[in-house]
Amino acid sequence: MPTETFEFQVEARQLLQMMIHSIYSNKDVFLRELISNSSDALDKLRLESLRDDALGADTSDLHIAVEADKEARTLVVRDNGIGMSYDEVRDLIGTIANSGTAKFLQELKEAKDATAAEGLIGQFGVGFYASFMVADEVTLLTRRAGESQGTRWTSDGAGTYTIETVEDAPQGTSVTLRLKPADTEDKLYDYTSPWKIREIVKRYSDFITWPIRMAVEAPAAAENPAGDSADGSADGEAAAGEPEVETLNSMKALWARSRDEVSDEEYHELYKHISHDWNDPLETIRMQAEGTFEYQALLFIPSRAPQDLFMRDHKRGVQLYVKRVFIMDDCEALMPPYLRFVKGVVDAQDLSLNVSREILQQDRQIQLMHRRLAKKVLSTIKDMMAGNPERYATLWREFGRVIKEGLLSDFENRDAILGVSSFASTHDAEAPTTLAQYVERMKDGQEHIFYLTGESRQALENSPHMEAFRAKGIEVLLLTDPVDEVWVEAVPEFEGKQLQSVAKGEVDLGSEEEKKEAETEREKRQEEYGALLTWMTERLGEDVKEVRLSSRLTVSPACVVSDANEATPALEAMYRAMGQDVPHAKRILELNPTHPLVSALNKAHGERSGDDGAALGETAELLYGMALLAEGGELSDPSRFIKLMAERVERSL
Ligand SMILES: Nc1ncnc2c1ncn2[C@@H]1O[C@H](COP(=O)(O)OP(=O)(O)OP(=O)(O)O)[C@@H](O)[C@H]1O
Repeated sequence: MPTETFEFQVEARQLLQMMIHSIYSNKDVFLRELISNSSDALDKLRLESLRDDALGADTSDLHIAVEADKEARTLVVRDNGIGMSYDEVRDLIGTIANSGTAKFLQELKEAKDATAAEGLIGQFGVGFYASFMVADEVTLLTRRAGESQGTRWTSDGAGTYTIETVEDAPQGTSVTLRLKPADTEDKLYDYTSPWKIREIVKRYSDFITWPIRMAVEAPAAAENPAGDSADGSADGEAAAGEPEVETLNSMKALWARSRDEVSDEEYHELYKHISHDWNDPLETIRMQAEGTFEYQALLFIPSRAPQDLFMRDHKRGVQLYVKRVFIMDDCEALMPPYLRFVKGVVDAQDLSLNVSREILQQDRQIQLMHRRLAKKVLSTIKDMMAGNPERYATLWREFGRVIKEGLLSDFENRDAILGVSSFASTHDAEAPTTLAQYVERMKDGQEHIFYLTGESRQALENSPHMEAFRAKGIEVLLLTDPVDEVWVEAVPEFEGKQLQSVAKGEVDLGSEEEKKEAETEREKRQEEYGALLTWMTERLGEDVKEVRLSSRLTVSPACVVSDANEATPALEAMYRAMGQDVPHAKRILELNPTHPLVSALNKAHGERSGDDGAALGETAELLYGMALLAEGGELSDPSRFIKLMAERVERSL
């Protein structure tokens, strides 16, 4: 096949331009990214050859080699891992499959300063492209295990890249960087220097489970005054000036080492390798289980939610190892879906290396481990809440929406999840509240935890349902995440206090005495308004099941409420969007008898004669339409509503 030239996908080109123009100041990380990719490729080869005898790949000396040439100013990172086929090179390198790329690039453009831009690019991770921070030409030569032909990919990162097939490529992948001239002021170091390479590998890739080797001249006294070989171990004896192969990383599994042997930085680098995130994690969680089923876990909570957290194909981030050997990525059997943002490593001692996903799902020990990991993550969040409220606030902002899904799926941990949840509330315009704090502030005689669900804080605050609560100074939780519509239906109470929507059922607020007074008042009004209510119930019968007087309105003329045990329109819409056929529940129209519009309507109804019924009926319709709009709802026939409204306005001019 001849050499083919391709253009970078638009997003890839934009991203490359940003890399080339140095928006990320720490350029050293390019090597971490290449080593990370090589390490993954070695993991894949080892697994594939275990499963497929016919693969015929040599797995006797799997390793990564770093080769620097000072004169030619090149740096090569080579692995004898799985390699890539021609199609894989075409699809994976030169295009960006990440679904959030366009949004990410937009945010990046809008980033106010360099630190904000770094935070963003760090969260996204750019993998292989990071090479263009330090190189003006990158060549990737690769051959997939089991295939005879190799593929060469070359680009200067400007706009195009070339791909060609190669007859005699070794199995695995090598990436050759033609390095830009060093410019220490711009943090672009001399990446052909063995010292720099050792330092970077030590800092970012020490835990990589495959040997990372470098051939160097045997240390001469002048070049290495300390007389040692950095932290690397020399694999061969050589006289000064002779090449010597050095292993740069210790390969120690961090999760198997005791806490005081490992620095926070080392944990963070492992996190970055696993997650492809360039930022530090928010929290590191260590777990060791001894006894019949022995395992170690090192879990991380990221500091930002990834773009695809709510996409169907989002991968969970916990890797499974068996006795230090990588077995699989995103092992869903280890972490419940509502903790899918947790990244990390679980190393189990007593599993077979051949274990499959299906077996894991059914394994009793794995189920036990799953439960313990979930409990540990929740207890860590609880501790964070008490010990580091700021960090907890970040966690909740980023992942609260996902964690709340657990209220629906993890019955066993429901109380623990409620305990670590917080919600926007009318108590404070900024800071969210926990349920425990809400209960502490409850007024004398208040029996319920009140909430309202909807699209936005502003819409909820302006909803007519809130009026009596605002007037009486009763706190209401303002729930605006889609998942809130669902979990409030499933969670009956917190600490013996029932959750109650302010848009559902009847409300009776205040002390016993106030309630009695309100009841007497209502009975009186009921007599006064009885005929209107009966007539309106019949007139609007297609839309509502009842028209009644309200005790929750103080300002608005009317509002629509749902029966206590019926789904809200938003929940109905959600079920329908999921393809479930739910019957439409008619709601209740409540009127505010103290509002002039309502009292005038009552009067007109009392005095009506002959044909007046038609005009009154339209007024009733308008009132119902207004009540729907006031809660942010949708009219079933907006054009009719507008026509009626226009006629009324016209008449009043
Ligand atoms: N050394 C390698 N051996 C085999 N495949 C590789 C190698 N390097 C990269 N790849 C393939 O190319 C893909 C793209 O790599 P790249 O580094 O751009 O992104 P990534 O590692 O998948 O993710 P991220 O962009 O989040 O770092 C990898 O997922 C992998 O399939």
